[in-house]
Amino acid sequence: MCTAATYQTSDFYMGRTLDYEFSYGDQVTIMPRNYPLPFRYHETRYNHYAIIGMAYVVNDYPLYYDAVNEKGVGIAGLNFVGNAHYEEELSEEKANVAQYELIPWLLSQCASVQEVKKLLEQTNLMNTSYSEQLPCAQLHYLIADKEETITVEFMEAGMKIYDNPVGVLTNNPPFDQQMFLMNNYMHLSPKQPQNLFDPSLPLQTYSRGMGSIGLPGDLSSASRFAKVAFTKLHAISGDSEKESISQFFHILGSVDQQRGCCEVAEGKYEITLYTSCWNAQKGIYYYTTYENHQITGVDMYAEDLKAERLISYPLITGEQIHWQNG
Ligand SMILES: C[C@H](CCC(=O)NCCS(=O)(=O)O)[C@H]1CC[C@H]2[C@@H]3[C@H](O)C[C@@H]4C[C@H](O)CC[C@]4(C)[C@H]3C[C@H](O)[C@]12C
Repeated sequence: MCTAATYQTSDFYMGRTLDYEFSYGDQVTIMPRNYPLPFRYHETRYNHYAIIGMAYVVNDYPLYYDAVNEKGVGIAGLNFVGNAHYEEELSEEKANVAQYELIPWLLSQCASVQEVKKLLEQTNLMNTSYSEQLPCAQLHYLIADKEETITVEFMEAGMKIYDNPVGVLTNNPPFDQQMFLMNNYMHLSPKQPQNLFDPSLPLQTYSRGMGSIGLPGDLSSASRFAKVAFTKLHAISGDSEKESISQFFHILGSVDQQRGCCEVAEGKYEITLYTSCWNAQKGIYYYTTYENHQITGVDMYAEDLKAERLISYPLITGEQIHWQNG
């Protein structure tokens, strides 16, 4: 399972948890503006927006899971198994794009979500895998800039672009159903409840936090959607960079997956491999990993963005313990 979210303070932030049972070898990867970006059905693009995100790099090509460009447009791809559908036939009217190219296709040339929406209408997403060993991932997407957030789903019935007023996404079911299920939680509140049950009964608020009784805490995708939506929509923090990212990691921490709680095969468990948070305006990508709770940051602007080669940072794993004595 995975969860993605947006967060606004004085800057705009976005990020995700990547929950899975194994890692492909994730690296924070910067694609500078002059990296020759190849496309399966188009000419290589030699000049484009710079991008930073998490990727599996194969043959010097970044297979991005989530990323943000220098214009502040961010995308996170999340599993959408059984519902994602990509085209088998090449289109003559639209631009054909291989499924694994979608993130670089959009982020290399769109300066806003408005532009993403226009380009998507002209895009035919092909069921073309990177290689035989790496079949197409079945994904849906949270796409956002500081102005707006959308969910994009490629389904058998066609491409769906939804305005996403909550700014969160998990996995199945499709986004419209996730939003419908939110109706079940409209009574929840960070405030203590009133006794609407029956005023003649001596009901008491015997604990703090009783306004959110009924908020699910299990690891299913629909439950994580409600949990993270409640947490995000009520989250309050200061505006500074440190307060903002600290709060963002707390928001996604509400749906963290601990090893042992979600068995996907005999003896195999899904865990939160990494949690990311990017400052969309400043081009900084922060992350923690399952075994490294210290926040690590990679600043796109600390690199030569006119370069022609990818710049990749393998994740720092293993707890970084700051000893206070001894
Ligand atoms: C497994 C990841 C999604 C995690 C997730 O949503 N888990 C939820 C599980 S469940 O639904 O609840 O069962 C996805 C997100 C991005 C994916 C990767 C990216 O799409 C980039 C390439 C694309 C290639 O086609 C396949 C390898 C790959 C490197 C993908 C591997 C894998 O499918 C990733 C890493």
